[in-house]
Amino acid sequence: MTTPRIFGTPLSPSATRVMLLGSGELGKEVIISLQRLGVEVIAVDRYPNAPGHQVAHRAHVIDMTDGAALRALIAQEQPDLVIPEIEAIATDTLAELEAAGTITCIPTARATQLTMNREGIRRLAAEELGLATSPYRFASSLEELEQACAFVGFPCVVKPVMSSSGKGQSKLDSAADVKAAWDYAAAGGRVDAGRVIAEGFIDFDYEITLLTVRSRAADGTTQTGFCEPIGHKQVQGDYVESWQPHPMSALALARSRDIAEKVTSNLGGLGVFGVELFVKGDMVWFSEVSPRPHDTGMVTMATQVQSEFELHAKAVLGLPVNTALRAPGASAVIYGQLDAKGIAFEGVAEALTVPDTDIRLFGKPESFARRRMGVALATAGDVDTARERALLAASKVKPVGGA
Ligand SMILES: Nc1ncnc2c1ncn2[C@@H]1O[C@H](COP(=O)(O)OP(=O)(O)OP(=O)(O)O)[C@@H](O)[C@H]1O
Ligand SMILES: NCC(=O)N[C@@H]1O[C@H](COP(=O)([O-])[O-])[C@@H](O)[C@H]1O
Ligand SMILES: [Mg+2]
Repeated sequence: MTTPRIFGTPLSPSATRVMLLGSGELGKEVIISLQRLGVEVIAVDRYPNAPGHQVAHRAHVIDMTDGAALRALIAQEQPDLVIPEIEAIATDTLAELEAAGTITCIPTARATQLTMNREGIRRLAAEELGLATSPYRFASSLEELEQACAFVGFPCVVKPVMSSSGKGQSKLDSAADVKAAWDYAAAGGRVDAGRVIAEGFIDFDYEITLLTVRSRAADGTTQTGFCEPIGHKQVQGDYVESWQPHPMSALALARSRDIAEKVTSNLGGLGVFGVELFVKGDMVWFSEVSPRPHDTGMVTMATQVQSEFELHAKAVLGLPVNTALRAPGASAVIYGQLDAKGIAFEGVAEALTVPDTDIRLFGKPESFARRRMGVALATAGDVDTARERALLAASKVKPVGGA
């Protein structure tokens, strides 16, 4: 991998140019971190005025699943680095461009190919790396799904192979639920691949995201660093609260790090990975991994010396990173709660009267009832107090109709 010349001047021939593919709330923060290092940033998304578009040097709207459109835009902008921020991208095109030496893809084009599709990452983790996962089967028809669910047993979870943030995901208690799960998955995936995974339900004590950073060491080799574990609560497959650090037994933590090391070193490249794990006692199951900052990791904007976004920006540029915790803290999601464009928010001042809190409003141009529009952040001497503060602050922010 080539290291870009950094600390050039943006918008001049010396600039280091980085292209974000996906410019939602996570990309927006990565862009801000890159801007602070004098990087020229090109933000791309599927709709105009995405959060990251609003803070980048240039913004483009394309169908990122269209390989020809992606190829043309990369040829036009000639970025030093391409940073995929969402799953739904023409990753095969990224792989072709990377193989031809045209782009450096973060962390690697293969990592984005494998994680775009649950089948790729699940087969790698369970069948190649031998990691513990839930039992699983894939299905491409209702009949196959009936057989898959019977194999993994009930309760089970059905998800489109291409989806995120819980879209198209359902929990099934019996065979009577299979048809509804198949229909829901077809409607909810980001890309309707006509294929789903059925996973046996893991009755975990808690689940964590282990943010894992691959960065360049002083001697030029790649080193792996870990952030403190992030605990989180999910509703309908989407994160609503996260906190850091989540207490773990020494053995469960060691096993979690071992799994994260195995997965991320196989995927390779530089940058932050969000390794999702289920834990029961000292037993740890691998669930999935984001080859990029993770939504539950937004808590690190309050808790860490360097947020996951800053870590990603620094790591991909080949700079040293610091994964240290600053203070225990929590995050709580602010949903749109209504379907409307150009909404407004009341109660931000009241929210900020809660001690040691902060608010991020992402600036998404259109709200949906269950679209994540912002997040409340809090720190405290302990995680329980931080969770109370973040929830209280989030509850005070009220989306209202726009002007
Ligand atoms: N096999 C399972 N057993 C128990 N719970 C599960 C299982 N699979 C998923 N879940 C629950 O659903 C949540 C979302 O699942 P998953 O991470 O696979 O979906 P996702 O759409 O990729 O979400 P995101 O993109 O936000 O990570 C998990 O964090 C967990 O709480
Ligand atoms: N779990 C993945 C995740 O949180 N991704 C984040 O959500 C955005 C899409 O939001 P939208 O669906 O509201 O446009 C993505 O761009 C990314 O920032
Ligand atoms: Mg997940």
